[in-house]
Amino acid sequence: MYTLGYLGPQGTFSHTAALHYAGRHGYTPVCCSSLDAVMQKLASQKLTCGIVPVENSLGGSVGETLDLLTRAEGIWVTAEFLLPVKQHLLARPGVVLADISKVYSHPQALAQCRSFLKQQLPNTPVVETVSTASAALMVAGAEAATAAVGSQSAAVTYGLQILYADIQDKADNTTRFWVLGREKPSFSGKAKTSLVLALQDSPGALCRILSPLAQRGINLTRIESRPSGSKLGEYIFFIDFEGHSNNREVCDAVRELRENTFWLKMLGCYPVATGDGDMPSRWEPVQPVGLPGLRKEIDKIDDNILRLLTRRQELVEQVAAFKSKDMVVDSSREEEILCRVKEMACQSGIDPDIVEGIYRQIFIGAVRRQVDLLASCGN
Ligand SMILES: O=C(O)C(=O)C[C@]1(C(=O)O)C=C[C@@H](O)C=C1
Repeated sequence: MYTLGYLGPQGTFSHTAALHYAGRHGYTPVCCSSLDAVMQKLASQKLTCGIVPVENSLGGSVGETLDLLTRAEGIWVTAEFLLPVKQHLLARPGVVLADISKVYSHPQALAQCRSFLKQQLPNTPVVETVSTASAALMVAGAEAATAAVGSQSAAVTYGLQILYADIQDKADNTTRFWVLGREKPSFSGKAKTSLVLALQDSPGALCRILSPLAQRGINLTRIESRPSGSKLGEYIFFIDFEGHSNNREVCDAVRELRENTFWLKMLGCYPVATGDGDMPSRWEPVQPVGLPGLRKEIDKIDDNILRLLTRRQELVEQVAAFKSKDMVVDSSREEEILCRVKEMACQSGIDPDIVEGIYRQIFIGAVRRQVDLLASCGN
């Protein structure tokens, strides 16, 4: 079994990223208690690979991931993965904004929602937690009226309601993940190389990092400094640039960087993410061998279909909150969906009537689920 470790518990954005990545590549996601545990299990061969958050477009770098990778031995970045992130304010059913005495969440999620928290909950204490999901878990079990900042799947997992949706400061909030493995990947196509280095403290030192890349026309996509941890004022730099580490120009640039720096560690060379992390719309090409190989690939696709159906059901459950018992069926919405998917089916060479049949069954299931949910809430 090929396994992919992620920072749990269920309902974290790392969990969402792991589900998407695992689905595409045929891995089984494995929940780990910390980022350190992901790396330790990977190093000791208890996992095939791991997926860890590196940076967010609003909150910046995930320092813990960078620090752990700086120290890790025999672990490489093998891929990057972009996940669009939507944050919501979650609370137990019945709780209103005015009741909330504390807000829990991971520091990154809190950073992503700074404007909302400042405007809507200016005097409410904020408590940092190890993950967005553990914040949701705490809120679900708390006596007092509290709230968590987290994902829709955390709301569903822990029985919370979404008080405010999409509270992140920017709509196009995205988290970049690194997939880690014990072996360097071999691939063709657009590549990115990542490394970390320490500078000798001397005039023009930073310039000596940038010029070997600039002189060769290599595009620097990220440069980030972190305290070295040994002395105040000493920093290490994380650098990402375009190009494959076995490309001549890149090799020469890295050699020159090594000469100009005190210490340099390659983190990995991996394919550039295409930015379609939200949905597995582009399936990996497969070269199955014989009947067993073909059936294995079909099994993988069935896993993906079920994951997507689960996700769809979670959303349908959320929709129930906006409905009363007598308005569960929305025929015009069903027709709109059918029209779109049948059109897509035609374009893909699939019989649209078969797709319609599948969707009609999905709607029956969705309506049944909403009716049950509304009955259990007494609506
Ligand atoms: O969009 C809604 O109102 C839903 O409840 C979701 C959904 C669906 O499964 O897509 C389910 C039942 C409705 O008849 C229409 C659509």
